[in-house]
Amino acid sequence: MISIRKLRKSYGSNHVLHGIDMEVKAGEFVVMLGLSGAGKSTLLRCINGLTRPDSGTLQVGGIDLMHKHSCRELARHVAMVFQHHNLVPRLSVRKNVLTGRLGQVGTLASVLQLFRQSDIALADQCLERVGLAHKALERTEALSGGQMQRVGIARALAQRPQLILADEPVASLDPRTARSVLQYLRDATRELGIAVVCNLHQVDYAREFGDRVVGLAQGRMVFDGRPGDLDEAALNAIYHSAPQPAEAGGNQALVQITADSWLTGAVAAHAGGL
Ligand SMILES: Nc1ncnc2c1ncn2[C@@H]1O[C@H](COP(=O)(O)OP(=O)(O)OP(=O)(O)O)[C@@H](O)[C@H]1O
Repeated sequence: MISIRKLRKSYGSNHVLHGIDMEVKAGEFVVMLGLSGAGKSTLLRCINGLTRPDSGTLQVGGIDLMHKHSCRELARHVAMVFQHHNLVPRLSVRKNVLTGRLGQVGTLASVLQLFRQSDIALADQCLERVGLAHKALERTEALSGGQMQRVGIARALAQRPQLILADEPVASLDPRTARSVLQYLRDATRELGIAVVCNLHQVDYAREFGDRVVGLAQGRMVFDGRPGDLDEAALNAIYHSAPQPAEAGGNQALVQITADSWLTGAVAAHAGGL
């Protein structure tokens, strides 16, 4: 589904991604962990075509993102779930879900918001999947934060994507609601074969929901394994790494572990999912 080799991205002199290699298969739930600024969102933005990498190779659903490609074609494969849902509050829940179909209807229909009956049925099915069919006609602004995030997932599902990229989708939710949102995403991998790449700051959710966990530290992949392999050494590598020289090679980053007590506390906090 995703094939990435030696991917690099800088913003001016800020080298953010230093040669990322990553493969994601259909139906896989991949959780991406890393400190703030590690490059997780930048990597997601490269994968959804919003940011152009400087070099390397990047293919999503067979589309080569390093060369000219159609955004509409990419939108058929890739959907996003955002931390703050990006819904239109005054629209009904169903209309928000239908915006997931906009990339797949003609320009005029899209401007006039004319949807086929089949799209409306699909939107309702997607709402059903996240337990919100009964809210279809309500104004979105009347929903709770957790419900809005579920609408965001329904909108992503309405795109009928092969891949969902979720950027901290549960950052502002209580633990119970957060788990239910992650469960809906995991159901999408199990039942629909959709691949999910999900940025999180909670290690316990990564352990609970991920099929696989990748850890980024200062733009390098320092861990790629099963949640069960996420031991103290792995957490140190992800949350505890010292700055690397810009030209150190790809994913073989050497992790320097310091005895700094603040960082030890940070690792403990992450391990506890705080
Ligand atoms: N559009 C941009 N222009 C310039 N610099 C950027 C831009 N986007 C991100 N950066 C820089 O890239 C680095 C990585 O940021 P990124 O948002 O990818 O990190 P992150 O791991 O997702 O962090 P967080 O967990 O806080 O969201 C940071 O130094 C950030 O300032």
